Parts: sequence; C-alpha cells; structure tokens
Amino acid sequence: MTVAIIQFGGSNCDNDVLHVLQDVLGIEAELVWYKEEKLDGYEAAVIPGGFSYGDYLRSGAIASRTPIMDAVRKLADDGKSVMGICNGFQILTESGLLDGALTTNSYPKFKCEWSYLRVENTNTPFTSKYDKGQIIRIPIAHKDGKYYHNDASLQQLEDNNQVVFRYVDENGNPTEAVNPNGSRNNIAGITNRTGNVLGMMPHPERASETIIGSDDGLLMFKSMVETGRK
Ligand SMILES: NC(=O)CC[C@H](N)C(=O)O
Repeated sequence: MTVAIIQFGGSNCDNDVLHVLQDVLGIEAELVWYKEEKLDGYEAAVIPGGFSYGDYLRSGAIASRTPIMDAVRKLADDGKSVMGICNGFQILTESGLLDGALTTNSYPKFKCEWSYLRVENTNTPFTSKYDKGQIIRIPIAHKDGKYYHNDASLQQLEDNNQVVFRYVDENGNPTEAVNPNGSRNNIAGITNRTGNVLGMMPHPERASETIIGSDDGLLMFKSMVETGRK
C-alpha cells in the first residue's frame, strides 16, 4: 500500500511522518502537494503537523480550502483511512471532516511537552493494535489545541465512542491538572462517526523510535497500514 502525506505551505512534520513510514516501518509513502486534485492509488492519507499558511485566519482554515482537500474527502468517503496530526487535526475540523473546533489553549501560549494519553477505543483503523485503556506517552506541540464542542455534540461523540485519546496522568486518570490546553473532556483525539478519519493533537511521529524517548506512537501507523492492506 502507498500512503499519501499531504504537504501545504507551512507544513513542518511532513518529512518526520515520511521517515517513520518509510525508514522505520518500510511502508511506501509519498509527499503530495496541496495543488493536486486526486489521490487515486493511495490507500491512506496523513495530514501532518505544522503552521499551514502561517496559521493566518484560524489554524487550518486556509489549508482546508485547497484542492487536495476535495481528494482527501473522497478518500474518506471511499472508506480509506485519513489521519490528521496537530495542524492536520485543525485542517480536518475546518474542512468539516471532523466535528468540533480546535481553539487557543486556555493558557494562550505555544506548549511543547510530553503527555500521557489513554486509548479509549481500539475499534478503529488507527488503534487496533493497542489495548483498550492502554496509557501511551506522546508529545504535544501547539498553541491552538483546546478541543471544543457544545454539550449535546460532546455527549454524542462520547456515546458513539468517537473519543479515541484522552489526556490522563501516569495512572490513567483524566484530571484537569494534566489537561494541557483546556480541551473539553480532556479530549486529545477523535474520529468521525465511521471511524476512518482520525484527528489528534499529540504527535505520534515524534514518538515512534525509542532513541527519541518513546515508540508508543508506532502502533498507530502499524494499525493504519495493516487496515489498509486488508
Ligand atoms: N505542531 C503543529 O502542528 C502546530 C499546530 C498549530 N499550528 C498550533 O500551534 O496550534
């Protein structure tokens, strides 16, 4: 299978994802420029982190209106896996592929630190290789990562098991003290209703080799690739 890694002006984690897929996992992956209108032949897409278009207007807003996003939407409609990391998550909410919004952190500064996440749902193409309730260590790096949705929609996300990752402490408790950005319900990542589109603020590609402190993110890419091969 070949994975498309979408590149916008201002993407800065594109080559990190490429490195993990190609060099660490031996998966075919290609960088695809935002002006492309088709993603034919790709089995999955990753929208990497960064500061697309300088975060002007709102993080992800401009990227969400580029030609490639119609192709990403088609890929998702065809049931293929789409993973948005950090700025990628912001682009997916801005384009309506995921519900809710990423707003400015409650302490309104860029925050870069390790976080613990609890895997809430293993019945997705991105988490099938984890254990339910597993605690994983993955870093965050963002200013606009506070997940917001209204009460009714939040309840729907919870009821549909669309909350995939939650910020927790080392023991797995989703306390306010370890919520790095003020996200509602300590939400770190969600899927769409059908589960094949994932958005998450933490960076699994920065936690895919023990030499850089954690390889807890690797199973996410492995899960995605295995699903694409089926
Ligand atoms: N690492 C990133 O993708 C940064 C995301 C975004 N530009 C922010 O700071 O909120």
